[in-house]
Amino acid sequence: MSAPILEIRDLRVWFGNPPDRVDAVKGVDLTVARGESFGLVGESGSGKSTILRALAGLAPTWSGTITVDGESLRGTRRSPAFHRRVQMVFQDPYASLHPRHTVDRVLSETLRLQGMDDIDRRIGKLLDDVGLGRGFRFRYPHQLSGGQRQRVAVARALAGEPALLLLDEPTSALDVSVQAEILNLLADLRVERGLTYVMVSHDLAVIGHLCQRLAVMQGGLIVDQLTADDLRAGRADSAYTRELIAASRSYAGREA
Ligand SMILES: Nc1ncnc2c1ncn2[C@@H]1O[C@H](COP(=O)(O)OP(=O)(O)OP(=O)(O)O)[C@@H](O)[C@H]1O
Repeated sequence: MSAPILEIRDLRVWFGNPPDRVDAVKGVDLTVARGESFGLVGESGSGKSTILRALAGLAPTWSGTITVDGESLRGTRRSPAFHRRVQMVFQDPYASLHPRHTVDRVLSETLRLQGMDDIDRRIGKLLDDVGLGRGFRFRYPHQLSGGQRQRVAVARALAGEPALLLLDEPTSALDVSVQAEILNLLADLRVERGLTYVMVSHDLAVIGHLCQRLAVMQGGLIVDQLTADDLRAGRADSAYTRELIAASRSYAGREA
């Protein structure tokens, strides 16, 4: 494995105070190599999105260490450099774009915030890179399809030239055919831009499509780590992972 870009040690995330405290992540260790695409799967409520939010500096209370590119995240404060290096793409492109902001405004404001110059040229390039083209530049979100909105959300995440993209169920709000388009776009962008991904999905097929390695979560803990080859072959240490794989295959069988 090449040098790690992300190292997580004994991450614990909780919400609220006793007696109502919820321990969402209960001691997670994870290492992701530069350029790798890493997936987090597991049952609903197992802590997947909470890990992503902690990595993005959005978890209110946590302990342990999170290091990206050698820089340690402290509390919920992110340095401007950390902010540029780590960007997030959310599940729902309908909710994550302001209804009264054009694509141009979304991208130009983000580029300025990230301290970029040459805004015009960069907007055109970002729109080309995400397969939208420049004709979409002055459209509002309601003038875009779900897949096109998610492409804008990806362009916004790429604006500051991050090293690490956090993808929280980036295709689950989309039709199946559009899901595949966005997954292929993400796969191409990773190679072209040398990006690293950490992606959360409840769908093993989606993870298998995009990720080289994955961790399986249950009850706030990682219970298994495997490669995409292991996943395809159905090789897993934990019985829970084998159950997930079997369930995903029987579902795929019903879909076919
Ligand atoms: N803001 C919050 N306040 C209190 N509890 C929360 C909060 N956010 C998440 N939780 C709890 O933390 C646990 C983990 O939630 P999380 O969203 O990380 O799960 P998940 O694995 O991503 O689930 P899903 O696949 O359903 O999105 C759950 O029990 C959830 O109810």
